[in-house]
Amino acid sequence: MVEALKANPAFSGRKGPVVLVIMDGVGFGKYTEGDAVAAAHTEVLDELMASYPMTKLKAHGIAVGLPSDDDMGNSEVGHNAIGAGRVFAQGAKRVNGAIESGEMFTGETWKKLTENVKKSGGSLHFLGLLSDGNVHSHINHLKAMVARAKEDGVKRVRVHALLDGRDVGETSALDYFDPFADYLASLSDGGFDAKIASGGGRMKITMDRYNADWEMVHRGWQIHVLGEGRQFANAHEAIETLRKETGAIDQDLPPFVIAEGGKAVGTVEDGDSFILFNFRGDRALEITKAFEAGDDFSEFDRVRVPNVEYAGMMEYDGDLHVPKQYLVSPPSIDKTMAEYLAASGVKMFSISETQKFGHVTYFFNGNRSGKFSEELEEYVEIPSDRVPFEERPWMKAAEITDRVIEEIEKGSYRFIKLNYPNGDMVGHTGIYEAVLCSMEALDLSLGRLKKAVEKAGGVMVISADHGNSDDMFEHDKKSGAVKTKANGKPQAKTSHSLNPVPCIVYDPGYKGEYAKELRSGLGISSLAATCIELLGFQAPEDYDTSVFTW
Ligand SMILES: O=C(O)[C@@H](CO)OP(=O)(O)O
Ligand SMILES: [Mn+2]
Ligand SMILES: [Mn+2]
Repeated sequence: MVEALKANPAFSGRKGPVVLVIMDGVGFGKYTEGDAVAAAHTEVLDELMASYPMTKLKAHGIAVGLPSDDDMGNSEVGHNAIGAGRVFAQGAKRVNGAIESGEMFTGETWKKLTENVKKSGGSLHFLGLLSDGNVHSHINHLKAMVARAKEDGVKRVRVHALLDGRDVGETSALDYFDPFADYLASLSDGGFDAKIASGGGRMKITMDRYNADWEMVHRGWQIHVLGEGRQFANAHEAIETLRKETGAIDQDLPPFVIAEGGKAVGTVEDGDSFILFNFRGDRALEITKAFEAGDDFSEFDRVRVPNVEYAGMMEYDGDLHVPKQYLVSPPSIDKTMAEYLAASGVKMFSISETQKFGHVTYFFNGNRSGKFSEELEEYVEIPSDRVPFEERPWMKAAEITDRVIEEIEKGSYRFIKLNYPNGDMVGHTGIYEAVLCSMEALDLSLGRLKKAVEKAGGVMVISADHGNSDDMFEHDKKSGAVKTKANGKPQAKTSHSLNPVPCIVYDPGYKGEYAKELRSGLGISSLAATCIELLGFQAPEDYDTSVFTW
């Protein structure tokens, strides 16, 4: 347990609450064309930026603990950094290290899983996102593991591969699947047999999060485990056929099973070993539960539960210790700001809708699902619509705002944090008009919050975890020109951006306590100290500096 925070002698905070607004996926665009944040009609945000202290914060690459500055930010590393006030080497980096040093393969879990199939004669399965997006997974990790499995004497490998199109180009799947199939073929010989066994779009199967739609996991189970689904001779044929039939972009492609002679090549059987090679937890927890839960599992009918040695790439939940076995230890994110505030007796309120609920709770608290204090903390989840978000780009911004305003008026909480998913969830659809609408819905909510904060004598810090809506078109890396499709329209970009995000301090009670000019050159990890100082405390010494000069 951490110690209580020390009071700040220079500033004891304002009368009302400190409200931290995380506009998920809203940054400052590098290009005018495709910057839907700039293009949308957002009077409130524009006025806040023009009239109140503001700075830009880094939200990608090294500033959030990723391997390099070529890595875009994401919600996990973003909320981890905001909540912990410091930057930790993140999953992507830790897995790289464990593979390079060989530590992964000398660890207990790897040995246990490989020995298991050598003894049983079963298959070693890998499941995960097949791309180099580096948000949930990296294809190079998978390749290294398959090669090592062969070296270690495993005879049969089956890969259940999810199409990405959300962290990489929206129809780039064959750029990964084709060379990967060749790679497996090149490793296969008389004594080693490696094949792709099943697949489908990441937003259609398997990778649901926060219990938003268990049917996704059910569909995944049917094809990966039971081998039941539409059959194809290989992944290339499946992807081409399903694209032609449905017009779906990669993340939404229907599931498929690879079969030979009418029989699925990679069902999961007793005695097999199974590795979920995604390192990020939010979308890994449900499928893991389907494998690990006993008879009390009620989310869907699993039909049969194979007796396998199951491991995740990482420990996905540090509170509940899920999964039971994992290959690489996660970063030990400790002493988060919520823990300090709980130790200091500060009442806290956290809210988002389902799609981002775990972001402001689980990710914010360093990938722990529990509370630090039942008494001091309240978590509220507004159920998300189960629709493609381009059909409802306003999402639940209004409902989240209703509840936050209610709490501001009641005055029970000193620290309120909320996440508006619009910029990110709609940004991922790649549909520009919908993103404009999502930004305008968000802006209406900001306007309502602003009034409530002013009336209560509080402070609002408006920021984001990474960019997305600010970069909706693919650009040529060298010339910066917008890439176009055959019909001359801009090629949509569905992934996050590498852009910085705003940090606006809306403090209507400001009396010159800190310099109006906020510090520059900081990352989003500075938001923790920023909020702690606004609450009237001194930030812990090892926290990254706040945006203030007092
Ligand atoms: O949808 C997700 O899983 C990721 C993108 O892979 O987005 P975010 O980091 O914003 O949650
Ligand atoms: Mn996000
Ligand atoms: Mn996202």
